[in-house]
Amino acid sequence: MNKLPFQNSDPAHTDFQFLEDLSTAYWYSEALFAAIGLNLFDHIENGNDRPRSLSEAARCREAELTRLMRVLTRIELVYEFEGQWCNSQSARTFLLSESPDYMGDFLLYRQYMQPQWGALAQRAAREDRPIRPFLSRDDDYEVRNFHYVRSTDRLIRQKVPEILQLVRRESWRGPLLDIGGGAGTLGRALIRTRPDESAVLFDLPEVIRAARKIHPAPEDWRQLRAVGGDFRFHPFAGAQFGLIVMSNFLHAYNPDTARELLESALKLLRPDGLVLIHDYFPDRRGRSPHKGAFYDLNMMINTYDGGCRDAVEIAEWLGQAGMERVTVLDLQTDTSVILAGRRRPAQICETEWDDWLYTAREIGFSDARHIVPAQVMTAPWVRMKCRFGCRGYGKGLQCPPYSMPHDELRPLLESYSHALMVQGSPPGRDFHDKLLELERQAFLSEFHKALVFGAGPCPVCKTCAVDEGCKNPEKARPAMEACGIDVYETARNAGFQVMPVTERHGYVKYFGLLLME
Ligand SMILES: C[S@@+](CC[C@H](N)C(=O)[O-])C[C@H]1O[C@@H](n2cnc3c(N)ncnc32)[C@H](O)[C@@H]1O
Repeated sequence: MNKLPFQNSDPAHTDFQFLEDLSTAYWYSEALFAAIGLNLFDHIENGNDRPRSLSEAARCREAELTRLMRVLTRIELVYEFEGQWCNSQSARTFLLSESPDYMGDFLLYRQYMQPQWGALAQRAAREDRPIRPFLSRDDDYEVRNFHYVRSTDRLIRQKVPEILQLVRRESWRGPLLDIGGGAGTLGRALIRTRPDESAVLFDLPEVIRAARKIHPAPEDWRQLRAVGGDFRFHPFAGAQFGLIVMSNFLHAYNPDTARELLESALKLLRPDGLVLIHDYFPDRRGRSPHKGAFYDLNMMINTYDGGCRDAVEIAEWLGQAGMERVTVLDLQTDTSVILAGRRRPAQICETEWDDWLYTAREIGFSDARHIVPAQVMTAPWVRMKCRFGCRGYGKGLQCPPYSMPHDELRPLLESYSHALMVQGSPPGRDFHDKLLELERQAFLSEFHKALVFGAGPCPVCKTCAVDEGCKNPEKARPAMEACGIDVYETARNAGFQVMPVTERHGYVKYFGLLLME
């Protein structure tokens, strides 16, 4: 089983992400409780499986509900297929009120106990040690603001080394503008890599006051000038910057305002300048693949109308504003960085393989992994399972005995240096078409040797013209197993979870392989 992020404890942990994941573990419970409380699984099962009908049936606000549904999709309690949601196997078994194994009321009982958990510290403390909440709504705004700025600073400090690593490859010059820079830690770290350049830390006046308290040393402000104001209205009087940073800034706003703010920032960028956006993006699947969607809910709950945008959406805005080069990079923690400039890079970036994982997802595969052909396991017994056990044996030119045996496949595999293994689900023809699309995109991206292997008998023709020869060679592709690939072992090598399907309506996973060079 895949572990939830907060279960990844390891005594050798040296980064903070495990603790951050632990601290937000309650987000998971709350999303589950909300979904059960709103009877979403029942409504979906009853055919209210699109945003409009589900929100009507559950008497919810459509936009907000859709954001909750995105979280439920990410944690795989529901699936989305062509704009419709459907319940996962576990939701169907345990969360439908008519199911004999229904556990929703038990789970809501857990929710009922939750306030007592909130008082855990009081329970453990002696009476002479009253527990004051970390912050209370009665605290003065200045005090709350200080805590807010300090806490955002604690987090970004941990991320700065990795962000610096990513930006190291870029050739940028100052001056730098850190919009909504908080205590200035990211902007400060970046400008220190350019000792002769200067930076502006721009944030609300009260945040700048807090920043000065957090960083009282004059040395911390040597290259950094703090300017207090509201970015929506501040006149920058013709100033131009070589690097503009927006870290955890755009998510405080609704999409229209976020786009306007981004466009205003781009007007301050020199023609050769670079933009760095660091944020939680729901469509990214880095180390914490659920976090972007959850963080978006966090913004929905805790701000007026803020929300996290997908990285592809922001990349599109950047593209439309004339930024020709947009790169998205996932950090080792739960956020990602978008780097954008007006000029295309001279060479393909190192993250090319990551980009292919996202391309595979855009095509519609549920998951994808980059592997090397040595991880593809072949064995003579595989085709024997086709010979003894498959009704399709001998009925298709892409299947045994016509397909290539494993000892012919091996040298073919070795003539490639990379492969992408993709996971999808039935219907088989659909899966096959997606594989062909993946192969086509790889070919058009100058991987001229791109070749895919599918899952199960070739589905292109209803009946294969075994005696006459293939009628659709441009579309026909063999299955991995038909050529002697041990799909279970290879998928496990790639990091997928694979188990035999034991129930008639069990969730079926298909795997495909794209060889690339
Ligand atoms: C979540 S904090 C991020 C701080 C820092 N950039 C980081 O990544 O840790 C967002 C910051 O944006 C600032 N901010 C939001 N809207 C702003 C605006 N219109 N003008 C100036 N600052 C703004 C907030 O005051 C806050 O300090």
